Amino acid sequence: MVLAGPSAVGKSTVVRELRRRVPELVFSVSATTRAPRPGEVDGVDYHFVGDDGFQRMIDGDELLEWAEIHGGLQRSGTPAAPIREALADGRPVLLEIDLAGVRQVRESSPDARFVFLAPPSWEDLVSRLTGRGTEDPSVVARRLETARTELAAQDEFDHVVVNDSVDRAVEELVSLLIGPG
Ligand SMILES: Nc1ncnc2c1ncn2[C@@H]1O[C@H](COP(=O)(O)OP(=O)(O)OP(=O)(O)O)[C@@H](O)[C@H]1O
Ligand SMILES: Nc1nc2c(ncn2[C@@H]2O[C@H](COP(=O)(O)O)[C@@H](O)[C@H]2O)c(=O)[nH]1
Repeated sequence: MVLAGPSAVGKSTVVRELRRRVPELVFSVSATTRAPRPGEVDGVDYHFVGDDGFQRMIDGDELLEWAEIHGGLQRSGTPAAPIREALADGRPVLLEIDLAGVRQVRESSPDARFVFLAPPSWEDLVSRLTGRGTEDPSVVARRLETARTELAAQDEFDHVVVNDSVDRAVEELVSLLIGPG
């Protein structure tokens, strides 16, 4: 399953809960050029590989997909090998990626299912992003610009899940992943 949605809608929050609820789930750890936020751990939240490391992964054809995020603020991509291994073992796999990545995976993996995590309202999204306090105002503005494009692309997805409450959204995602309990 592929999960996408605008910055600060709560993707990482619901994914953390999903991983707790579905222990067999293989969550793809992306590679990124951006620096870790406080509390983020290398190899857990991301592989923080820097520009050179990321370029080596592209050159080595190691990524299933990758994209320039938020108008080139950073590059992030999905290492292909762990995904292929998990699918070969028949385990459920979750990617959390941006819209450009979604479009690439749709081409390469037509069987994948795509879920858009939506905010209850634009105002909620802005207050989650500013309330998180991890980006300076210019980066907040870039992320909100991307968010408008992403929100306009919801129709491209198989399912839209509104993150009004983490528990309720996770419940819906679990049922999409493994069926109703
Ligand atoms: N249902 C919810 N209700 C209220 N606040 C929420 C909810 N879900 C997440 N949040 C809060 O919103 C903020 C953004 O969440 P999170 O970092 O998980 O978003 P994200 O989609 O992963 O963002 P990004 O794409 O920028 O990494 C956090 O402060 C989180 O605690
Ligand atoms: N195409 C990809 N997009 C990715 C990947 N990993 C994360 N992302 C997306 O980046 C933005 C910003 O994330 P942040 O952690 O800097 O806030 C968000 O939309 C993610 O979904 C990836 O491997 N490929």
